[in-house]
Amino acid sequence: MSTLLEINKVSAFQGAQQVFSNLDLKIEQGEKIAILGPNGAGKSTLLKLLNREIYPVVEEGSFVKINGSETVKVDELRQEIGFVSHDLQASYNVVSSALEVVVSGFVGAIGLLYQHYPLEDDHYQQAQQRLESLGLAHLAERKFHHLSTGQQRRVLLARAMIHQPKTLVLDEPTAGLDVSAAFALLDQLSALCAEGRGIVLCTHHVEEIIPDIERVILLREGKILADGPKREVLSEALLSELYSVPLTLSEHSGYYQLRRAE
Ligand SMILES: Nc1ncnc2c1ncn2[C@@H]1O[C@H](COP(=O)(O)OP(=O)(O)OP(=O)(O)O)[C@@H](O)[C@H]1O
Repeated sequence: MSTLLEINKVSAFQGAQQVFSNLDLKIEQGEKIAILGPNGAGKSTLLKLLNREIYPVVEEGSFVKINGSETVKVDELRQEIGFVSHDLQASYNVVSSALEVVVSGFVGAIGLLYQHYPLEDDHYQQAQQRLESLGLAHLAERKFHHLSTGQQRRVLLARAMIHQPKTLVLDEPTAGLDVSAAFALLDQLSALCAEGRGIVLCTHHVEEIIPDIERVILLREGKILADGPKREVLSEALLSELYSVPLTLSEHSGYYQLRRAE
């Protein structure tokens, strides 16, 4: 297995707030990982390091390597990783159709601007196919802005899949979705894992950890509290420590649930 992401001795800030100090993390290609942590733990910041929205502090021996390189080009990054996040969902304007949102994945942009034209005819066909493969063909001409949160999230999944990336990175994929929309999305993620794709799923809900996930990283206050096989890391003791509240953990058919301990 080759290495997808290597973070070495990294310090990183969001505004004036230092989120990471001396952080080390390695993710291999094809791994199926959940990064679990409470609000403010640094999950979104970690994803921003990965998609090059923010850069680490320049220090001796500190680096973020993607596919073994510190200078990966944005085009190559898109081939490797498909991103789905709230920020992306909130960034789309009122005029884009669902199909255009998916097509915009080809140019790695939020929307389609005049400088992106002419697009290849093939791009629209491929985008339509991506929507069809996720059961969303009927939404193609609808304005993205007029879709429900769950429909928007699935259209963004189609956008993330446009380059058939080896890894999908998702930030709280079921946030704001009703129970059936959440299950539908989680089933789709399972299907993508079954195709052999890697997944990095950032969340504060253990319920989002699909059975396909093999490794779990617990993140608290910018530090890794635990990192290892799912069955070892998802323990009541570690999760109670992570969330600073006594918790009871149960598992049913590979899905987990947390409750406050009596
Ligand atoms: N733009 C910003 N300016 C200043 N501080 C920020 C900014 N964005 C995030 N932070 C701070 O950085 C820390 C990590 O935030 P981050 O969003 O990465 O956490 P998170 O684990 O994704 O949280 P959540 O689960 O609530 O989304 C928090 O203390 C947060 O307040």
